[in-house]
Amino acid sequence: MPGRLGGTGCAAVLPVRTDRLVLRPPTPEDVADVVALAGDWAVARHTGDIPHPLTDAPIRAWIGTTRQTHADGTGVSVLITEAETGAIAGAVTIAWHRHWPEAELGYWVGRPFWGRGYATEAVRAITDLGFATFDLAGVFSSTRGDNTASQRVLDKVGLRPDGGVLEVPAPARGDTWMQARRALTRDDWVRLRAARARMVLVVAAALVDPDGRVLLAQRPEGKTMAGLWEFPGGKVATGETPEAALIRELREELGVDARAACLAPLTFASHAYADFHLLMPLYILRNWAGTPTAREGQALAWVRPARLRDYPMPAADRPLIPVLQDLLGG
Ligand SMILES: Nc1nc2c([nH]c(=O)n2[C@H]2C[C@H](O)[C@@H](COP(=O)(O)OP(=O)(O)OP(=O)(O)O)O2)c(=O)[nH]1
Repeated sequence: MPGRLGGTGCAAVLPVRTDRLVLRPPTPEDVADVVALAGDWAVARHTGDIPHPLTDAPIRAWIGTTRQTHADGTGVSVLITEAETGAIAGAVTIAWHRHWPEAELGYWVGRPFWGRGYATEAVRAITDLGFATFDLAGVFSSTRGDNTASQRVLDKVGLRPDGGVLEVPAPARGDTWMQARRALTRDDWVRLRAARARMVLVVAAALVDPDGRVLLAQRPEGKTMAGLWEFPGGKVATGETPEAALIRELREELGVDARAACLAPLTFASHAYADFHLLMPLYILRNWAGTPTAREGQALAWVRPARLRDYPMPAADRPLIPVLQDLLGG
């Protein structure tokens, strides 16, 4: 019988915290915010159970059901909120039946929060919770054929079409939808989790100019994390020391020559990405030969420490910012 945490139900595991999100149970105070987001037809049209137009009553009812589900230990149904602002961005649900070995996932994200990867972050966390904490044999979900953004979320979390077709009741539309089923088995989840634990060693430098500004480089199109601003550097090759790798990368990427003696270790990033664990020492470099020039199509920016947060960075880099600000001041 999946889903039982002793006699405590599911409330004991909440809230769930991720890099950028807090997944927490909804409360009656959330009704207006949820109605504003889920009442948007662009959101509701992809779901079979959000009525449109949306009023407070169904959301109040959902909050009540959620309490019961958590008390029964038959699922987790939570709001996706931003850790930094507390703003509600959407909702994610994982539900199982006492006698089913698999659980069903559902989620929506409000329009102002699209394009930030919140759905993937939330669905992955809830999937991990399902497998790690509850005795699930698998999770499954389905999305409408025209909802490609949602299909990408399931792809990233590892749910693949398994040939099944689900007859999905859509009570709010007075209809039933036939949708392709995507699923992830426990064995595949264990394999994915192992891949995520693979350690990748990357080395990077904060080049600091005489004005105390830091050089950031924008990852070009075609690379992973394209568009995000990072510290110049790259992967350490087999047999290379971090310092040799950094000197090589700075020459290749920026055309500057640095000496190992000028590389001062500052701090490091240790971050769990979806498919690897990044370990990245960060060095400070104040002296080099040559003028940094974009050699690989990347944009470059000299940024005052106080403005570093204005530049969207890979998740791993965010904890590095206060360390640089402490060292360099505003
Ligand atoms: N250089 C650098 N890489 C970073 C930073 N933060 C961060 O998460 N990374 C990640 C992005 C990449 O996954 C990896 C660096 O890989 P890379 O730059 O040598 O090689 P790449 O773009 O070809 O890597 P990839 O797209 O194939 O993953 O480390 C950072 O501040 N600087």
